[in-house]
Formats: sequence, structure tokens, C-alpha cells
Amino acid sequence: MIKTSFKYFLNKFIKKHTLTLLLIFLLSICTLLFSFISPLLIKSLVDNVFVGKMTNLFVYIILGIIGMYIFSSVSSYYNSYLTGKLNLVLLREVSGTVFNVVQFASLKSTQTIKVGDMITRIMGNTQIAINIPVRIIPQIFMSVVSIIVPFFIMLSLNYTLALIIMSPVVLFALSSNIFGNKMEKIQKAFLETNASIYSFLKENLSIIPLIKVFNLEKWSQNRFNNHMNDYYGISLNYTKTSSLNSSLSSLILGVPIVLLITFGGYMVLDGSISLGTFTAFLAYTSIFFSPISQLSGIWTSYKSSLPAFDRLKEILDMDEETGIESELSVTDGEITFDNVWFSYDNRYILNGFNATFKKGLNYIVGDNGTGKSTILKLICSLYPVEKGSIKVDGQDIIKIKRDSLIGNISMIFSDPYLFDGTIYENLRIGKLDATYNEVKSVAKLVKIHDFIETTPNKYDTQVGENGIMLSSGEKQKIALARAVLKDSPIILLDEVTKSIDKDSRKSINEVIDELKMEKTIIIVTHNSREIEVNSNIIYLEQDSESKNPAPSSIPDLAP
Ligand SMILES: Nc1ncnc2c1ncn2[C@@H]1O[C@H](COP(=O)(O)OP(=O)(O)OP(=O)(O)O)[C@@H](O)[C@H]1O
Repeated sequence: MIKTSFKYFLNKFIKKHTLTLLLIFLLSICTLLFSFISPLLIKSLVDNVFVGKMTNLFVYIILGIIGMYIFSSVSSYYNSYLTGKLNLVLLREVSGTVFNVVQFASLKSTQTIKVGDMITRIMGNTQIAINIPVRIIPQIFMSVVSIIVPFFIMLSLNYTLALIIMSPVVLFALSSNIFGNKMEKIQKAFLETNASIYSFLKENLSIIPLIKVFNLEKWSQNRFNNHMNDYYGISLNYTKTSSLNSSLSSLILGVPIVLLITFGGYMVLDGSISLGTFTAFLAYTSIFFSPISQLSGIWTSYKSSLPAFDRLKEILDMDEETGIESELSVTDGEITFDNVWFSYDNRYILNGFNATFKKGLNYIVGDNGTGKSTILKLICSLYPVEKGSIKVDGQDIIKIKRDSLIGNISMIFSDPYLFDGTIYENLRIGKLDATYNEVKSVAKLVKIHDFIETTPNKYDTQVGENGIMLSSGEKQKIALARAVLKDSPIILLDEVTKSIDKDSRKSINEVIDELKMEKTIIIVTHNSREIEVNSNIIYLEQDSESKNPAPSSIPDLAP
């Protein structure tokens, strides 16, 4: 699974940056050149200048070292700048794509992941995934080059000594593999725990009033502590394993040095290698083994980053909302449900539901949980139906482009969903190009204008997160104003007058009365006293059978 997600990620996001990555690889080699050449310059310094007394070479070697330093520093600057830039470009592209998928995915699929978890995936996991192609793979490449080049140089200097010194490589390969697999498992658990902490915090911080009125502070604290204990346990395991890995690497790193001093030292005394060759070996041994030791750390980070791909792919694979073919043309505004089946998590809410909603007033009434709100959401295509069809003026909504369908519908949820902005901005989402005057006249219509005028900055007053500065009734009036402003032929209202006072309700009903002449209005309500005579009524029961009763025969569902 991880392999497929990784390949998919590379093809979707990294392939188009191949040139930049190649340039980064090239600059990495340039940065390394100095470390490869400098031991040879030192060898020449010892053997030719100090021992062989070729003093004319001295100045060239010094100039060579200075030149290599400058070249290496310039390459290193461009290398790190390009890497940082590519990282930022990819972060913007990947998180933008993931966010976009979440926006357009069906509600059913987005609801499978908790909000806090989703946030950690969009930002945190994206960065972890990007690290692999942008930092980890170039580091692996650099390490491999840093191993291969000194390997051949050492072989050319002294074949036997080179092979003796390189023998501990096997130990590195073994420990990297063992630790890499272990870290992959730990990181998977770590990412899940991290996501559940975010989800818990997101939920907890949004229900603080509930916690206060039920005296749940201690209970809540315990839940947080439990999450933190899990986090602590997994993080400690991570720290323990990675510390063990790095100290084991340092221990293994000592083996070739001991081998060089023992065998190389013997060879110098023996006269089979020069002192310069021994010095060059000393330098190449650390050049050769430090990337091997780094490689085991990089391999561990590579393995531990892999679970992030699966978590991102889960989002990128989400179903898009349906409706791709045609535009909706609303003439009579008739909506028909024909043998509609729909379930949440295999629990059927609608079993072959049939109903017709016509231009004018339509009511859906029924007990809690019978599927009234679900019917409105299905008309908006927020969820796809499983069997049967929903048609608007004979056009199956499954074939209609989503923005065309939604362009013809105003849906007001029972929760008005306000965002953190001004009253004006919140009203205007019904019609983004509405003028100030248009917004104002609609606010007057739904009886919220007078209240707005009393707020500190009038229409520019900030409403706070989810409209926390406003009362439930004020929020519902704002939501209603949005629907009126949108002026669409179909209006769906889910218990929108439940928190509205008697006078305002009266004027809102007058607005609805005016709109019913030319629009299809479907109202979900529990208050049968509000239902107009001669309107179309769908009464839902637990088995989802619909009847068309006379208003007088509907049980009074109001509390
Ligand atoms: N996103 C969801 N995931 C799973 N089950 C859901 C979801 N939304 C609603 N349900 C379930 O579907 C059933 C119908 O819900 P719906 O909100 O449509 O009922 P309703 O008739 O509007 O209820 P109420 O009168 O209480 O507002 C309920 O039993 C509810 O638990």
C-alpha cells in the first residue's frame, strides 16, 4: 500500500520538478568535490612538498585548496537555496491539492476523517511526505556518491588496505535495516496518535461552554492526559530507538578507524605504503564512513516518513461529488424522489422513498431521525443516492454539474454556519457580488437590520468564530437573509425559524409567502401549527413511508 501511495505521489507532484531535482543533485556533487579532492592534495603536500621537497608545488596546492573552498561554498549556497525553494513550492502545491480534494469530495468521504486529523494531514503529513523527495532522496544520493568516490580512490591507493577498512559496511547495512523497519512502525503509530490529539483538542475547544455547565473540567483533563500519555509512550519509544540507532552507528564507525590504525600503521612501518597515503586513507575513511553512518539515519527517517503517504493518499482518493454532465434548467421547479434508497454506514434511512415537491410551499414533518434533513441534503447532492433517482423538472441531479445544481438551490441548515468575519461578509455569501444596499434591504426584510445597526461597527462588526457574538435567532436570520439574497428557484429550509421570536417569525413567514409564488420552497419543521393549509406535506415515519396528510391530522410535533 505504502509503495503504491509513494509512486502515486511521485508521479502526481514530483515528476514535473525533475529538472530542479537534477540541478540539486548536480550542485550536491559540486559541494562534495572539495572533500574528495582535498585528501589527494594533502597526500601530495606530505609526499611531494614535505618529504620530496618539491617546494614549487606548495603555492599551487594552497591556491587549489582556496579555489575548491570557494567553489564548494557557492555550490552549497545554491544547493540549499534551491532545496528550500522546492520544498516551499511543493508544500504550496501538495497542501493546495489536498485541500482542494477535501473541498470537492463528497460529504460522505470527508466525514470518514475527523477534522483535527484532517488538519494534521493537510499541513503536517504533507511536509513529512515532501521531505522524502526534496531532502531525504538527495541526501541518500549524496551519501552514495560520498561512498562510491572514496571507495574507488582508496582502491586505487592500496587495494588490500581499502578492502580491510570497508569490511564493517555489512554491520551498517544490517543495523539500518533493522532500525528502519522498527521506525516505520513507530512513526505510523505516532502520526495516528498525533492526529487524535488534534481531533480531541479541536472538539474540546469548541465545546468549552458545555464542559463548564456540566462540570466536566476534570473529566476533560483526564481525557487529554490519556491522549498525552499515549503520545508520551510512543514518542519515548521513538526517541529510544533513534538514540540507540545513532549510538550504534557511532560504535560501528570506530571499527574502520581501529582497522586503519592497526593495519595501515603496520604497512607504514613496513614501508609498503607512504605516510602521505596513510594520511589520505585517514581522511577518506571518515569521508567514506560518515555518509554510511548518516545513511543509516537517513534510511530510518525515510522509512519513518513513509506512513505519511498512505494518510495523504486516503484523502487524494476521496470520491468527488457527483454530477458532471449538464446544466440544470429549472422551469416548474418540480422535485421528484423516485424509489430512493440511502444509508449512512449501511443503516438505511430511506428505503424506496417516493415524493414530489412542487412550486409553492412544501413541508417535511416527522419524528426525530426519520430523515428530514437527509432529504434536503440529498437534493443538494451532498450525498449520492444509492438506488433510485432525484429529478428536478425531469433532470436527474446525478447528471447535473454540481455548481449548476447548487446555483439553483438555497439551502439553510438548522445550524446556520457563520464564519469568522463581519456581518456584511457573512450575509454576502448568498451573492458574492451583492452591493451594500442589496445586502441591507434583505437584512431589513428578515428583520435583522435594526439589530445590526446597534452593534459597534454595524455591518462591519466581527461575528467571531461560528458567530459566537450573535444569538441563535440572529444567526438564523442572517442565514435566511443569505438565502433570500441568493434568489434561487429552489429554497430548502431546515428548521430555520426554531429560534426566532414571534414577531420576526411573522415577518419571515410573510417573506416566504411572497417567495412561494415563484419558487419551490421545502421547509423541514417540527411545528405543525406553522404549516399552511393547502400546502404539500410529506409526513415521515420511521419506515420512511410518506403520506400526504391534511395539516389537521398531523400529530403536533412541537415540544
Ligand atoms: N453523517 C451522518 N452519519 C451517520 N448517520 C447520520 C448522519 N447524519 C444523520 N445520520 C442519521 O440518519 C438519521 C436521519 O438523520 P436526519 O438528520 O436526516 O433526521 P431528521 O429527521 O432531520 O431528525 P431531526 O428531526 O432530529 O432533526 C438519524 O438517525 C441520524 O442518526
